[in-house]
Amino acid sequence: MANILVIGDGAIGLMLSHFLSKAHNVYVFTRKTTANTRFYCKANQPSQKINAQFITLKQLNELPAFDTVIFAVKAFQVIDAFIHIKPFLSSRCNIVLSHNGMGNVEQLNAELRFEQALYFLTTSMAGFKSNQYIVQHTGEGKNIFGACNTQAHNNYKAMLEQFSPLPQLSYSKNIEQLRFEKLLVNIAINPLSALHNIKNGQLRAPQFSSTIFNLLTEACNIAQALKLNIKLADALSNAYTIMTLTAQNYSSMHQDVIHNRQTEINAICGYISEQGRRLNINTPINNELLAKIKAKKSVD
Ligand SMILES: NC(=O)C1=CN([C@@H]2O[C@H](COP(=O)(O)OP(=O)(O)OC[C@H]3O[C@@H](n4cnc5c(N)ncnc54)[C@H](OP(=O)(O)O)[C@@H]3O)[C@@H](O)[C@H]2O)C=CC1
Ligand SMILES: CC(C)(CO)C(=O)C(=O)O
Repeated sequence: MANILVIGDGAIGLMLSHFLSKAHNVYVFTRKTTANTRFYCKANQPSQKINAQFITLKQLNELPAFDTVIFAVKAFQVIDAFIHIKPFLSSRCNIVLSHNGMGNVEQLNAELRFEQALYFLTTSMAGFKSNQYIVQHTGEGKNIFGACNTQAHNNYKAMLEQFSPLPQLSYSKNIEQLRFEKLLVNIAINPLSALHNIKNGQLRAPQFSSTIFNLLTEACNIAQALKLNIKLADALSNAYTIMTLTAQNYSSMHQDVIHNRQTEINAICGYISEQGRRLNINTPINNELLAKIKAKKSVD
């Protein structure tokens, strides 16, 4: 039984806590003033109390050393959250990131001690919080994790065992490739659904096809320069499949824009723009959507 700390009591943090607490001691770090019990709800089944302890900064010092710390926050929240938690990490602690978009891995690796393993967990489980205390698990999905440093490569079997309560769990030897494939889906769906105020399925209309084609062509040019094995035809087919599977959903960026929250655009189209500048590859359509989404909210 491991001691696991989950940072963030959002939809993903609560779903991961629900499953992991079936086999481990799970603590969930919240920055809210109350640390009340939270609940997990799926379809028409009765809601279940999440068997984890909800803690605030004051309590971090009083707890036993954590074997694993999972950052279940948005891409732009990772570094700030890590800075707060770093003093409480033991020298052999496993660090796990789980978010949409790219970035953070290099920056975090530079901050870690030699024996601290860094992993990335991509999840296609879907959920949302119907209020501050309840997560609704709305979509089944895979949980795939991979190693982001040598220490993690060496210890992944132990992590596979530790994460075994997660649904549809597997380990990938090439997590960067998987992250990029997920990035391509988010590039095709998130900004356009937010700008046009539409559900994911409506993006299949012919009026969006040339923009989606151009967005993914630019992103695939970057993938090729990064020596990833990604084909444009696969990227397009995958994006349209996800649009169909999630046809009735509003993307996370749509919801962020509607609620006037900071979006993850910097980690999505922003990542392509940044790599384009660095690699001298033109990315005009990603640049344009980056600017348009940023213009929706000045603090991004
Ligand atoms: N929801 C989904 O279905 C899916 C989400 N994802 C991705 O997973 C990531 C997390 O998503 P989701 O759970 O929906 O996001 P949420 O915004 O619901 O959750 C993030 C949580 O992290 C908390 N948080 C942020 N910074 C800190 C900090 N420094 N210390 C403590 N808590 C902190 C926030 O707290 P506060 O409320 O106080 O701001 C919030 O509760 C995103 O990158 C998302 O794109 C991926 C697949 C599916
Ligand atoms: C897969 C997709 C597009 C589902 O809405 C998503 O990851 C998101 O909304 O961020």
